[in-house]
Amino acid sequence: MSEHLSLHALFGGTFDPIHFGHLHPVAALAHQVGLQQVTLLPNNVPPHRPQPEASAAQRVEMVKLAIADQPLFRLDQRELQRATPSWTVETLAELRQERGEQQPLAFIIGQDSLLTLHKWHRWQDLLSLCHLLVCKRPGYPATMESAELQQWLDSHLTTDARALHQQPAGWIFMADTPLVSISATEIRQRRHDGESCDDLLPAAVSAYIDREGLYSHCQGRDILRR
Ligand SMILES: Nc1ncnc2c1ncn2[C@@H]1O[C@H](COP(=O)(O)OP(=O)(O)OP(=O)(O)O)[C@@H](O)[C@H]1O
Ligand SMILES: O=C(O)c1ccc[n+]([C@@H]2O[C@H](COP(=O)([O-])O)[C@@H](O)[C@H]2O)c1
Repeated sequence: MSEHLSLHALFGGTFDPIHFGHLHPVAALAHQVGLQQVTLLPNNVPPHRPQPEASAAQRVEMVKLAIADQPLFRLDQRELQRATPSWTVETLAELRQERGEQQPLAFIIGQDSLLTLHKWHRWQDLLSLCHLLVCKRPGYPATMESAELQQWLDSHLTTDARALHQQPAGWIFMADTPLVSISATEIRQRRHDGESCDDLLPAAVSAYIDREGLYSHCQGRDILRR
């Protein structure tokens, strides 16, 4: 297969902040699937959730610090250049346009995102644009919430990683990734409670959070009062 057609995988997130629950499972997935590179795609206006506490610039800075010494990862800031909600389907359509019909594209999500995928904007178009690579996440059911959604999932599953490289889109691959029990919510909460979370994210990100006074004790009290 020619170089420009190697599988291009994107990992979208709010990254408020980025943590080991993002980095470790995705690194394991990359090894399993044979990805040379994973593109991190921070969103600007995240759909379907409260808005982030850190600014977009701060979230990007944290991603940059987290991946500075990790050649597997690169950063794509395209969603930050749009003021509108960061609909994944639109980002993927743009990438498909740029890269052509034959380029294998994949979007990486955690198990929790898979369970709510049917609430995403034009979710049924996603598989015509990309494959979905799913990382395990502790605390979330392994099955979809309805028989209809489970049938949809089953009909797109593959256990053959080669299919992801050979076809441009259309498969769902459930990766055998380590269970990492970390969430950004827990990190923000711990910081608001004045607790350390140094074991949950890269040291450079931790130091940045301290320097910027992000998710601080006082800020937490202000948020609770709102
Ligand atoms: N611990 C984890 N294990 C596997 N996947 C994860 C984990 N944490 C996040 N993800 C996945 O990473 C993507 C981006 O997640 P996000 O930036 O919202 O992090 P989060 O920890 O879920 O944040 P929050 O707690 O603020 O909702 C999502 O697809 C999510 O499923
Ligand atoms: O397009 C959508 O409707 C949509 C709905 C929810 C989440 N997403 C994307 O999925 C990725 C993970 O989302 P989140 O909220 O878990 O950080 C991130 O890239 C979001 O922009 C996309």
